[in-house]
Amino acid sequence: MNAAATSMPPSLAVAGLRISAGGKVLVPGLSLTIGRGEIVGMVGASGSGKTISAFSLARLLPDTLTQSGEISLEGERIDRLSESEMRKVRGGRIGMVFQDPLSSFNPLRTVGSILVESICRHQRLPARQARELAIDTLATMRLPGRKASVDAYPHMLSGGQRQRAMIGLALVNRPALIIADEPTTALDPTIQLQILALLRHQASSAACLFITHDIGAASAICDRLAVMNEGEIVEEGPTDRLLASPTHPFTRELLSHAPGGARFR
Ligand SMILES: Nc1ncnc2c1ncn2[C@@H]1O[C@H](COP(=O)(O)OP(=O)(O)OP(=O)(O)O)[C@@H](O)[C@H]1O
Repeated sequence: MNAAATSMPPSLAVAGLRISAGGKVLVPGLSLTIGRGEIVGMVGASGSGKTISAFSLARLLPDTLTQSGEISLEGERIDRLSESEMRKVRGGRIGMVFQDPLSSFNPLRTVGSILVESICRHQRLPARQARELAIDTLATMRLPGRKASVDAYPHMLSGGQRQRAMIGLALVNRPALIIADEPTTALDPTIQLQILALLRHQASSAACLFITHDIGAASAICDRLAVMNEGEIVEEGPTDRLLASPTHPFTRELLSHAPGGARFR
C-alpha cells in the first residue's frame, strides 16, 4: 500500500454509536471501521441489534428510536448532516440492499425507470445517458436480455433476478458504503451463492456491511466478521481466524448452532 492510500480515511468509521428506545438502551456504544473494498459481516442471533445498527448508519431508524455517536463516511461526519443532506447520501454514497426487493421496489414502476431516477438524481446525467447506464448496470448484474430487463416490472422478474436488480440499484452511483441486510435469506441456496458472489465481485471498490444471521453466508464473502450479542460487538476479526479459533463463548455458541457451519468456504 502506498503512503497516499494509508493516509486515506476508512470508508466507514463508527464510534460510540448508541441506540435507545425510550429509556431502554438497545445498542450501548458500537464502534466499527470498514476500509475501501472490505466486506465486514455482522453476525449474531435474532434481536442482537444488527438491523437497527445498520439502519442507523443511513439514519433510517423509526422515530421511536434515538441514536447518538459518530458516523464518518470517507472522513466526513454524516451524523451531523441535516435530513435533506442525508437524502442525497442515501442511494448515492450509501447503497442499500434489503431482504425483500419486492417490497422495496415500487410495483408500478419498471426496474429501469427506478434506476434511471436514482442515476439522474445522484449523478445529474441526462435521461438518455442514465438509461444507457441502467441498461449496462442490469447487464453487469447478469439480468437477461439487456432491454427486456430494463423495461420489466418488478413482479415480472424472479426473486433472484429482483435481488440482482436491487444490487445494481445499490451500486449504480458508485457508493462508498453498501449496507446489505439479509440480502439472500429469502432465496434458495443455489441462487444465494450466485448472488453473494456477484455482490463480492461488483462491490469491490466500496466498503460493505453485510448483515446476516447465517454464518455460512457471511463466511462466503466477508473479509472480517463482527459478532453481535445484545447490542455489542463481542468479537471481531478476520473471517478465517474467527471461524477457526473463536475466543468469545457467544461466538463459539453461534458457530455450534450454524447449520453446515462455514459451508461456502
Ligand atoms: N422500533 C423499535 N422500537 C423498539 N425496539 C425496537 C425497534 N426495532 C427494534 N427494536 C429492538 O431492538 C433490538 C434489536 O433489533 P434488531 O432488529 O436490530 O435485531 P437483529 O439482530 O437485526 O435481529 P433479526 O436477525 O431478527 O433481524 C431488539 O430487541 C428489538 O426488539
